[in-house]
Amino acid sequence: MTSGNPKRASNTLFSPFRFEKNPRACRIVCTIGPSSQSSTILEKMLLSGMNVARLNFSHGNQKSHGEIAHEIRKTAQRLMKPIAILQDLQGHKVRVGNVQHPPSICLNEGQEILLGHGETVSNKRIGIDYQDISHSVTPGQHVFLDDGSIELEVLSTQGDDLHCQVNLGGELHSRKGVIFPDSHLSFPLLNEKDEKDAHFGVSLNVDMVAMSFVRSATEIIEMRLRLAAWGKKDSFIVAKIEDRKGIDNLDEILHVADAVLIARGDLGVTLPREKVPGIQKTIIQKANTFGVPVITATQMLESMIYHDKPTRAEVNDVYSAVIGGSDAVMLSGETASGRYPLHAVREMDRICREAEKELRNFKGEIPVRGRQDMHDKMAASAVNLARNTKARCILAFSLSGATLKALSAARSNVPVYGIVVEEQVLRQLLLHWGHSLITMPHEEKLEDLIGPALRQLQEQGIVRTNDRIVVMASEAEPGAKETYLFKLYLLK
Ligand SMILES: Nc1ncnc2c1ncn2[C@@H]1O[C@H](COP(=O)(O)OP(=O)(O)O)[C@@H](O)[C@H]1O
Ligand SMILES: C=C(OP(=O)(O)O)C(=O)O
Repeated sequence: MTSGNPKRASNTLFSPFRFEKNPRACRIVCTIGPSSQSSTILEKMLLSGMNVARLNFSHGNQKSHGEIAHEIRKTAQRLMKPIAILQDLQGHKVRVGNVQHPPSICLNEGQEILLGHGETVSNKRIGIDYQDISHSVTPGQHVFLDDGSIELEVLSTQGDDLHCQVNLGGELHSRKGVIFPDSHLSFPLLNEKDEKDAHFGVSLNVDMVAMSFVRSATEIIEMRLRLAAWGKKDSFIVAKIEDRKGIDNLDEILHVADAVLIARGDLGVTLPREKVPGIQKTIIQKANTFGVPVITATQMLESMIYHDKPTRAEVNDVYSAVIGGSDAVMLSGETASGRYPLHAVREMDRICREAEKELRNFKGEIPVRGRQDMHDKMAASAVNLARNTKARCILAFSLSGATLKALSAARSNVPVYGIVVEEQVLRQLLLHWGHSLITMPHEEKLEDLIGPALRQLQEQGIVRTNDRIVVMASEAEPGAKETYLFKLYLLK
């Protein structure tokens, strides 16, 4: 998306974007796949509230993802709506190959089958993308396929293959995940597929990269270095927390990641399912404390893969995830391969908005959150000032995005309208709770931007005569390392 070199007319704001009149604070991430990759559906999903499009590189190939990314950018540009592209790398996750006769094979309870390195899945042998599996797994151990919906038991090893029996049957589709909960598999720091895909992602100029099964901060640092070497200096890395190692090292991961994703699908297989809600709560609380955006993911509206309405339990799950502190909620199969991708986005949007009403009722003082640095202190003060003066909204200017990130961590319950210069900065804020964002060209003096921004808020009917507005920014002033600025406007 580009601003198309807009002409500057006096008193007008030259931005390719418009503020949202009734912005939703919680972000919606949608996985794009066969059900949603056409420009018609993408357009409707964007208009229905999708903020981030997730391309899962465990499926499809570089060519197909490149085409989808292009279609997303084209659609966003046509609609003048910002959208971020999140590239999800396969990471340290074993996957089955492609089903020989699509769409799936049926595995029946009691059936015996071989499992070993290979690219094809048939009724006799399941190929997986891990070599030497027979050295890591012993008879009696279990194998879970497709987030645990299918369970195998290892009977013996046969050469390099495992001879298994199906304990829990089901339909197995191409590229589904494989978990060996009792075994220690070895993986390099970054695998070859991830490196190739991430390099390709740089050429697509994706906005964010998600790393699967993150175990340590080192992996993230290493990936950031590679991305920088390939030309992506301002990378945004999402750490997917999927197993015990990710949970144990959460603090160090939160120090270096730009966001975390609670991968409940794999968490519920690598650990007992009943522990997932408690783990979700802990990850959200920690991420909120660090001021790092957190995405709650997987099976949120799962039944909508086949139905046009969710179950009451699913509605409750999304609502609770928002109330609990998620910055974003994610749709997976619902939008990638389900029958009702649009219904799912609209449903998600409605539930988030309803939950936010409850959050807006919070009457207490907003505490300083996040890393508690100067930006966080100023953000909490701005929200409290806006609350105490009954301001209609906060208008925040940010070059690097830091002011807006802090306002997001503060969980402002006064609407925040944000102005940044770079579109990339804007798109990378689309996983952060809470703002409606537009870009404006850089001006030497902030004063030159405030007037047009206020006018746009007025023209769009977001603010009216006699409304109070808190303006917030940080700037460099002569003689001061950093100056933080608050202004309270009473509109004429
Ligand atoms: N690019 C794609 N091409 C084909 N199918 C896809 C694609 N992306 C996602 N899907 C389908 O949507 C399902 C749900 O998406 P996701 O949660 O990302 O995958 P998974 O559960 O396999 O990790 C996938 O299992 C797959 O069947
Ligand atoms: C989001 C998840 O990861 P993926 O879709 O890559 O398997 C998950 O396991 O919940």
